[in-house]
Amino acid sequence: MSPTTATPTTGHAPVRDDAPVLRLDDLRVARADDDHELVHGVSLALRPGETLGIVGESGSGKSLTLRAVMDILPPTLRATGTVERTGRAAMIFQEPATALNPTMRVGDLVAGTWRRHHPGTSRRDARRATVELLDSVGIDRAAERVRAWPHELSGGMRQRVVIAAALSVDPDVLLCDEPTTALDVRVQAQILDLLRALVTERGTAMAFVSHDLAVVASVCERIAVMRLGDVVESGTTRAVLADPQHPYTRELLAANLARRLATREVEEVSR
Ligand SMILES: Nc1ncnc2c1ncn2[C@@H]1O[C@H](COP(=O)(O)OP(=O)(O)OP(=O)(O)O)[C@@H](O)[C@H]1O
Repeated sequence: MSPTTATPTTGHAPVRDDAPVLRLDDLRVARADDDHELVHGVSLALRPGETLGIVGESGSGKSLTLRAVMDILPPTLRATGTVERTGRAAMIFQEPATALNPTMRVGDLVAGTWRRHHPGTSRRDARRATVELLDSVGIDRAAERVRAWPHELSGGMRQRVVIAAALSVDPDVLLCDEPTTALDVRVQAQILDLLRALVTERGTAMAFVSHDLAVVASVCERIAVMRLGDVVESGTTRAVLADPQHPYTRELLAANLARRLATREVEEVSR
């Protein structure tokens, strides 16, 4: 796309049941100063309730793609192409410790987000909604925990709070950027279970970014493989895993298998 193309058109198309809640058409991200392109024309569509995993090694352009969708690219970068969203989007980042304001009690944080998206409601309504949201993401004793500070919670609990804050906007599409990478394997599995349950129960669409093919495959029905700013392969998770077409996808699969085998060996040795 030529550098003169306008900024992405973020439109609100009429909502149809099967219409995509998110559609990217030839999305490109480039450095503003020298037009060096980092994402080279991503096109994809996400319908209500669909889950799409975007997988690729570090630097392949996954985060920039999600940031362009949310319109939160750094000012030194600019996006061109089409980003069309028909509903609300919320994003969950990798590191729950930095996503939460350390000077705010977790309940105030979730309540603040909820009230911004439910204007004209009372503090009492916000408090009630906050307890329900914290409860729905598996935080027990939610009515007490609203008064906790982020540092008083474990990494997994903090990520649950971040997810509750994201859900407070009642999103049609949830954008997850390596949401479990900072967590240990056991907690990672719990958060993946939670995300799976939430998208199933709420019918929320989800784009889930990870460098880990196995993680993406465990939550998403479709996969797009990114490499050096390009989507090199996409399809149903089953098809991509069973019959990868691109050499890079095969490399990712092999690396994943090797890592899993190595981990199992380590686990077996330590038993
Ligand atoms: N603010 C920026 N200015 C210039 N280049 C950037 C900027 N942010 C990211 N990049 C570059 O853009 C490319 C894609 O980055 P991106 O963060 O999207 O990768 P990623 O696939 O999400 O990997 P990671 O998981 O490591 O973030 C990388 O080469 C990165 O160095």
